[in-house]
Order: sequence, then structure tokens, then C-alpha cells
Amino acid sequence: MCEFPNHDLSENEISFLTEIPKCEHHLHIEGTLEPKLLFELAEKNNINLPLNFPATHEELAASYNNFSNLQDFLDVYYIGCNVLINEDDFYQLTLEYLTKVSKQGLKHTEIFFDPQSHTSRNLSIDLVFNGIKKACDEIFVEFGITTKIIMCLLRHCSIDDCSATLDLAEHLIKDGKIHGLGLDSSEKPFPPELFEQVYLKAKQLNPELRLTAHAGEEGDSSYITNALNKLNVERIDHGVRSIEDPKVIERLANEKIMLSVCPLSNVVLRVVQDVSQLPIKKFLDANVPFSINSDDPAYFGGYILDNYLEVQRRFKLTKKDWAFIATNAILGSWCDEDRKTELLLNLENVMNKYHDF
Ligand SMILES: Nc1ncnc2[nH]cnc12
Ligand SMILES: [Zn+2]
Repeated sequence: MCEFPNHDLSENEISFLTEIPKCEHHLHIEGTLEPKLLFELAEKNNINLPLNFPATHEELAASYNNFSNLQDFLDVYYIGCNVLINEDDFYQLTLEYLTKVSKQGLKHTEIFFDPQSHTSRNLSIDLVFNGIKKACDEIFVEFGITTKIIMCLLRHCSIDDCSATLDLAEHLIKDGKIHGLGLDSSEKPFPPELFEQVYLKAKQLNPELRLTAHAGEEGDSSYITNALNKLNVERIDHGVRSIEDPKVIERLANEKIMLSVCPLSNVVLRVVQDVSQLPIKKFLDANVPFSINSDDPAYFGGYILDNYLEVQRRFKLTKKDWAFIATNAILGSWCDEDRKTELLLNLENVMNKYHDF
């Protein structure tokens, strides 16, 4: 007998979850690099993969079942980053992601990129940014999907390196092309407070810059509190370990701080054994706003819709629960108010179209 609840989904649930307008807030563009494209780009760009690297894209995909924690995954993820060389590589990567999710009801997405993974290899930040942006602009014209681009600092790098990376990005931050700042990579032992001065400096470059940080994925709930108190972030990426502290939960609900939760990622990286162990129902009961996201979909076995469907398989949520999730995902987005109004209207139409399940 199955240890965890796993309900079959009805046609009604699948159509509803496909159509419901989705906003993604936690998506590393480098994490959309599918094994096949990784090998194609390695060959095109004459990149030698490590000797112990799987020999085929099928073997590489199979190896993704064996991550035992975040660091294990990051070691492979950074090897993948090395095959991205030209502006066109970043364009192709981003276009493939956006084309896929255009069929999954995605309406708005906020895309992370890791400048240091590329500037450390002497690529210019403009080359990386321009490749991503070109795909975003084309997809907006074709499908009406809106996007924002967020740069993340790698917390395993030195503070000086992070600060120098802000200098490289200064023109993109000042003119609002880079819309937000995030913090990713190995969470422990690099707590948020180490980056206080760097976040201050970024906000001084442009007071409109939006702020977020990964916290409470592997780190305990003090990482969430310190990201809020020391970095002044407006939302928290992951944040599932907030459930260990009722005071943090109360604060997230009262201050309407959204968590960008990544269910399939949490299973593959062994934060939980199974999606049913995530505190989804507890967040709903406590009125904690959260969105559902794919994190690094090429590595974690699914894009945004797969994450929505897996949550439904495990929790059997009601239409009202989904309205709460989708509304908060829209309200927690960093798009303009007109776009939010448009998406809320779209959500209302979808809610009216489907009967309860
Ligand atoms: N889930 C994750 N946590 C931290 N850093 C990341 N970089 C890419 N994916 C990440
Ligand atoms: Zn992430």
C-alpha cells in the first residue's frame, strides 16, 4: 500500500489547473537547461565536460534521481552553466522555457539568473541579460506572457565578489531592466545577515529595486527572520521551514509576505520525502500567502503545471483553496497594477467556468 496519499485527478481538475492563470516567482533560468540542450551546447561551444560526467543526455537525466541534498544538485547545476557561452545560448534557453510554459497557463513569470556563474567565466553581464530579454520580448508579443528579470547573488561567493557583481550590473539596475535582487546557492552555512551591506548597496543604486532571498529551504526559520529583518526582502524563496516557528507563520500572514514554494524541488533535494509532507494545508489554514513554482524544472522532473498537479494529487484541495493560491500569486507578483487587474479578471472567469471538485 502507498505510504502517502496520491489521488487520481479528474478531467475537471486537470483542465481547471491547466487553465487557471499562473504566475511563477521562483525559476532559475539556468535550471531550465534540459540534458539534451546541455549536450548540444557543449558540443557546439567545444566545452569539455568532466571525465566522470554521464556520457549521454539519457544517463544524465537518470542521474538526477540521486541528489541527496541541495549541494549535490548545485555541483551538477554549475557544470551545466558552463556550456552557456553566447547570447544566443541564453536566448534559446529562455525561449524553450517560455514556449513550454505558454501551454501550461503561465501568464507572468519572474526569472532568476546568476550573473556570477557567467561573469566568472569572462562572459559579460550584458550578453547574458540581452539573450534572456530578447526571448522574453518575443514571447510577450507571441503569447502575452509578461516577465520580470531578477539577478541572484551566489551566497557561497565572497561579499567582495557579490559587491563587484552589483557594480557590473549597475547600469541594468539603475534603469530598472533588472527588476529585483535575490540570493541563492548553498544556503548553509551562509545566512542572510552576511549580505546586509550588499543588499543596502543594491537598494541605493535604485530604491525601486525589489528584494527577495532564498531562505528556509535547508536553513531553519531564523534564516527567514534574518532575511526579513536584515535584508528587508519583500518575499521569501522556499520558506517551507517557516512552519517550525508559529511566530514566523503569524508574521508571514499578518504582513502578507509571500513564500515562493517549489514542491517537486523539495522532494528531489530531500527537504521532504514527499509533496504530501509539505505544509500546504497549514499555510492555507494560517492565511500565509504562497505561490507554487518549479525552481529548476529541467532537474526536478516538472515545470509549473506539473507542480500544480502534484500538489492536487497529494492534497485534494478545493476550488476555493486554488482561488486563494492563484489570487496571492497574482497579488504577490512584481508586475504593474493593470496587469494584476487583468489576471484577477482572468482568474474569476476560470473560477466561474469550472464546477467544484
Ligand atoms: N533550489 C535552489 N536553492 C538555492 N540555490 C539555487 N540555485 C538554483 N536552484 C537553487
Ligand atoms: Zn531556487
